[in-house]
Amino acid sequence: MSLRAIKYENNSLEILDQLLLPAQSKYIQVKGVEDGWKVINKMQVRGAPAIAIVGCLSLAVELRDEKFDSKKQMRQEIEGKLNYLVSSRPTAVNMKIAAEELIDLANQLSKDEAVSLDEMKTKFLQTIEDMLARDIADNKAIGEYGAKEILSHVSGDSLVRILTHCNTGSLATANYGTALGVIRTLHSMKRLEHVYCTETRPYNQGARLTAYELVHDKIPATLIVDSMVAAVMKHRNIGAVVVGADRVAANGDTANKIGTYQIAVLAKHHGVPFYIAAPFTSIDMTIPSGDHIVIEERPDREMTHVGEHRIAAKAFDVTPATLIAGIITENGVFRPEQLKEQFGHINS
Ligand SMILES: CSC[C@@H](O)[C@@H](O)C(=O)COP(=O)(O)O
Repeated sequence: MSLRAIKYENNSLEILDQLLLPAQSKYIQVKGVEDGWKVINKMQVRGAPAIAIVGCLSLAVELRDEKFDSKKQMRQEIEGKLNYLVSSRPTAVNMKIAAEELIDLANQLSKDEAVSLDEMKTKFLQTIEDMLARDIADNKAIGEYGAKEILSHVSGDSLVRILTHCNTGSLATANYGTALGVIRTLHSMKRLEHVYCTETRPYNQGARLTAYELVHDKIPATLIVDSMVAAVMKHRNIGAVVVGADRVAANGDTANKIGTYQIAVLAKHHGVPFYIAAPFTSIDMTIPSGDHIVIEERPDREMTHVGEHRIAAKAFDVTPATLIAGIITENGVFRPEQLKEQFGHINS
């Protein structure tokens, strides 16, 4: 089983279909922006940094073979396609910030008379390709800072227990992870005692992805149902909660997977420090607070089904008349067969 969410080699982009994990490890080819938009929107690739990287790489794949008449035309195409990619999922800000940076770059390159059309394309594609390496380096730095911060509250050489939510690991990023990167660093320092990861309904990113990554990397961990968090905090001496972010507002309000807020409330109640681990590409300084974050609403099928299996009742069903003793109305109580007898003339 592979833990590489994104494969980009020889201008070919493939993503690991995360809806199928952990049962199946299947890569899907992303041939351009249209495919990129779809795999992000369907959550075959997910996690704020991975969304931005796949979105931008899908543009790179499409641009490479495209012919442009002028730098202006290339700039216009880039802008339109990036804005389209931003609309694939609204809450995570990384794709939006990446799009803004790339549109700025395209503007600069198109205005620079010393840069030819071919050079503009090469420089633009190189900037996108650099995102993969930059994300891994950022995650390693987040891991170092996070581990140091958490250990500064731990006495002596004691080990620490961490609780996390959703998936913030290799599968949500170029590799290593943000909150899971902090956990990996603590583990490599031999200061991690145990991880508790929540299942993370509705899509079970904790059960399907985080637990899978932790088992893969032999990090001691227990998967818990979302409703166990309070009990675990009361009885398991959790040292810190570390989660990721889809968007951090200028005042620090943070949007993350549904359920994060209630974990923060429980952490406060139990005196457990609660940390967000996120790269600067998740911080949106243009909005003053979380009230300005658009919260994505997903289809209800994600709650009523696990994979292809329905686990919730259908909204309506039909009770056969043979089971009904009477239909109670404002005009009296009728046995089912009386409806036709007495009201058959209506609408017939
Ligand atoms: C490093 S991933 C950060 C966040 O994107 C992560 O915590 C999260 O909530 C992911 O949600 P998802 O809906 O699976 O994309």
